Amino acid sequence: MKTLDHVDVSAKRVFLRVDFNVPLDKKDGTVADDTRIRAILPSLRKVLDGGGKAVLASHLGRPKGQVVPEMSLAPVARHLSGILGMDVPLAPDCVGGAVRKMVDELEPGRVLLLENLRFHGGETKNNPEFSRQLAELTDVYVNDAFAVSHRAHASVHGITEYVRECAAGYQLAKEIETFRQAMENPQRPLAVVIGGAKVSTKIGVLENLIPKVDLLVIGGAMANTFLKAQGKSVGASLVEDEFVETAKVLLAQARERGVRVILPVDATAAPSLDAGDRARQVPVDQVPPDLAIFDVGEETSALIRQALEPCATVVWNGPLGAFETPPFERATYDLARFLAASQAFTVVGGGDSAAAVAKAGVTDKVGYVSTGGGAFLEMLEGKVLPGIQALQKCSERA
Ligand SMILES: Nc1ncnc2c1ncn2[C@@H]1O[C@H](COP(=O)(O)OP(=O)(O)O)[C@@H](O)[C@H]1O
Ligand SMILES: O=C(OP(=O)(O)O)[C@H](O)COP(=O)(O)O
Repeated sequence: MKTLDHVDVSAKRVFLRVDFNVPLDKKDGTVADDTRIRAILPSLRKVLDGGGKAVLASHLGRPKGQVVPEMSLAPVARHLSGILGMDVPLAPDCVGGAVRKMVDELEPGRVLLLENLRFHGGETKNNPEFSRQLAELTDVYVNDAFAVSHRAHASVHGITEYVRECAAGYQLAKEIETFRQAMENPQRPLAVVIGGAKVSTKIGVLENLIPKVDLLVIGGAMANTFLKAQGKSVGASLVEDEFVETAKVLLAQARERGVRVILPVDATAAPSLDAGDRARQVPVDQVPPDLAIFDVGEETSALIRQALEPCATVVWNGPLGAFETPPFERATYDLARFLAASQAFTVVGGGDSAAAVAKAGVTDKVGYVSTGGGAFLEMLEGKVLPGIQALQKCSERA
C-alpha cells in the first residue's frame, strides 16, 4: 500500500481523513482523551514539514446529518492547536464555497480542520455528490483513520473514486502492518484472549480465529454462555440462551483443530453489579442461584497467565470482567499488567480493552494498542475493511 512516504505533498492540498471521534469532558467540553489526536501527528507533521497544506476531516459522535453544536469539532481544533503550538482554524462546514475558499487560501505548512463530516447525511450514506464535494478540496487524499475504516462512508470510501492521488497515513499503515504481523504471519504459539459482554457479537471472530490460533482464552460475560454449553449452572449470570448451541459448535470446532481453549474455572460473583462488597470467589460449577459472575476468578487468572507464558504472540480483545466496577476489574488489570511485562508480541484492540489497559496504567508497556474498536473486531473477523480496500484500489489506479 502506498503511504505518505511515497507522495510529494509540497504546496498540495492534502485531505487527511482522521478519526477525531474523541471523548469530551462532560463538564467543560474539552478533549478528555487525546490518544486518537496524537496518533495522527506523525502524518500531520510529515505533511507540514513537506510544505503541504493539511486539510483535516473527521466525524465526532453520531449527529445523523444534523448540525448538533455539542458535536462540533471546535474543542478538537483548540486542543490540536495547543499540541502543535500553531493556530488551527475550524472551518464553518466541511463542504461548500466558503470552505473551498479557506482551503485554497491555506498557506503551505498550515492546518485547517473541517467541521464534523456527519453534520451532512451524505457522509454516512456514502453519497456520490457529497464524496465529490469533498474531493474538490483535495489534491492528495490520505486515510489515517483506521478506527472508521470499517465504514463505507463518503470521506473513507466514496471520495477515493474522485481523487487523483491517495495514500495511507502512518497510523493506518501501522495498524495494518501490526495486525498482519500478529494474525497472518505470527510467531507461535499464538494466543487470542476474547472477552466482553456478548457471544453474539463475537461469533464471527471466534469462527475466524479457531483455524488460526494455538490457544483461545474466553473470558468476560460471554464465557457464561460457553460454561452453560458445558452443562454448568452459572447462577444468575448473564447468559445468551439462544447461543448455547453455537457455543457448543465452536467448542467442538476448537477440539477438532487441536486448539487449546481456556474457559473460567472459578469466578468473582456477587448478587448484583452494585453489590461488589458482597463479591466472593466461587467455582464455576457451584455458582449459587442468587449470584452472578462479574469477573473470572483468581484461579482462572493464574491459569490464563500460565497458559500465556510460553506464547510468542498474544492478541487481546474484550475485558475479562465488568472492569468498570470494582472489584470486578481485577482479572482484566492483572492480564494487562502481565502482558505489559511479557516478552510476547502483544496487540490489544477494542475500545474497552484499550481503556482497561490505560486504566491499569500500562499502555506504554504493552506492545501495541490499536486505535480501533469496531474496526479491529472486523479485522479479527477476517473481513476486508471497505476504507482500506477503497484506498488500495485508488492507489493502484493512480
Ligand atoms: N462478567 C461480566 N458481567 C457483566 N459485564 C461484563 C462481564 N465481563 C465483561 N463485561 C462487560 O463487557 C463490556 C465490554 O464488552 P465488549 O464491548 O464486547 O468489549 P470490547 O469493547 O473490548 O470489544 C464491558 O462494559 C464490561 O463491563
Ligand atoms: O469510535 C469509533 O469506533 P469504535 O467505537 O469502534 O472505537 C469510530 O470513530 C467509528 O465511529 P462509529 O461507530 O460512530 O462509526
